[in-house]
Amino acid sequence: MKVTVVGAGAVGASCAEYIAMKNFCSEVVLVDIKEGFAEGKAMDLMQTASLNGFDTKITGTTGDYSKTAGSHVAVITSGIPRKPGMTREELIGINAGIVKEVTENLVKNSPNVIIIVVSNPMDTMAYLVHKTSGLPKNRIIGMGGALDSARFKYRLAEALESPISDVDGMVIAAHSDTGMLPLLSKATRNGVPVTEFLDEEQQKYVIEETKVGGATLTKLLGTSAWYAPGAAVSVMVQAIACDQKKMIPCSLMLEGEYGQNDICLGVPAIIGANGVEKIVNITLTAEEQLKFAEAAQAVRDVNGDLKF
Ligand SMILES: NC(=O)c1ccc[n+]([C@@H]2O[C@H](COP(=O)([O-])OP(=O)(O)OC[C@H]3O[C@@H](n4cnc5c(N)ncnc54)[C@H](O)[C@@H]3O)[C@@H](O)[C@H]2O)c1
Ligand SMILES: O=C(O)C[C@H](O)C(=O)O
Repeated sequence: MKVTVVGAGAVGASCAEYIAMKNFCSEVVLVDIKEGFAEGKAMDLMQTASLNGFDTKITGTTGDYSKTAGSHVAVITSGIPRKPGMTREELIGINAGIVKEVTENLVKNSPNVIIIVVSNPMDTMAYLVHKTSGLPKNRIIGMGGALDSARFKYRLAEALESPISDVDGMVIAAHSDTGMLPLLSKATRNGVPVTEFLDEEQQKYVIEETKVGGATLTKLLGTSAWYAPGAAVSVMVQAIACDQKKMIPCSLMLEGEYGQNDICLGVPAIIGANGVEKIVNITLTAEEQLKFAEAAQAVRDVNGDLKF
């Protein structure tokens, strides 16, 4: 299994590191436009191989896409991250051009690739990849829900004063500060609904802190997060590489599912060797349905700023 990661910055390098450390891929190719940067990150990571016990070969290239030929999976992390006080949506002006160009180069060299889109605003960038790549829809997957769900579980465990392994939960809809939909109604501690343990104030705290999870970290770090994003991508790549058929919330092109059309939005899906094996339809409460529709409208408005 050959995986390309475009963008060797904070998130790209973290993706490569987690993928390599889990030891399920033969090769990871890092690509960046900054001269020597991807090569340097690849060399540094390879020098952890004997220490961390992995055999994955990591190489780097400054924009030579011939080195990415025959990739099974490609992860797009190239583009600028937000600074404190910014929204993800403000990145569209710079990142749309980068994502479009990178997609063209990837598909030219790996026509059967499965693309995982990370660059922000992610739901709109995933939509852009659908509109410009010519790839079938099962081979374009936006990463947001896997990360947001991990942050949801972190906040649930904090409020429950429980180990994280006790809790389960999922976040769907948009990967944005206002459009995220943490499904509190379905979250559990060892199979028991968390609503049995948390009062209304605690429930509100968990939901609000989950939604602004990325903004909170951006304020603390001065740039956006990378460890959990890299780990979330590695879980998705492993689900594809090992045909795990895991249910992961991902930003996918909807054609009628959840009452939406011609939009990429976070929904639960089975992820396996073919990329998206199936979108899973779950029952939402009336309030959740309304919030999902509102998130869709906001993403649709941002998509309207794209020029193909
Ligand atoms: N979807 C998510 O959950 C999620 C999570 C974290 C970050 N992000 C997004 O991921 C992106 C990257 O974040 P980061 O912290 O790694 O930023 P970063 O600045 O550390 O790295 C980005 C890298 O992209 C490279 N790059 C720019 N244009 C390129 C091109 N045309 N070809 C190849 N490489 C190019 C840059 O040289 C840089 O090294 C941002 O848009 C950020 O908002 C998304
Ligand atoms: O918050 C950001 O801008 C980066 C990313 O989308 C995240 O959620 O960490």
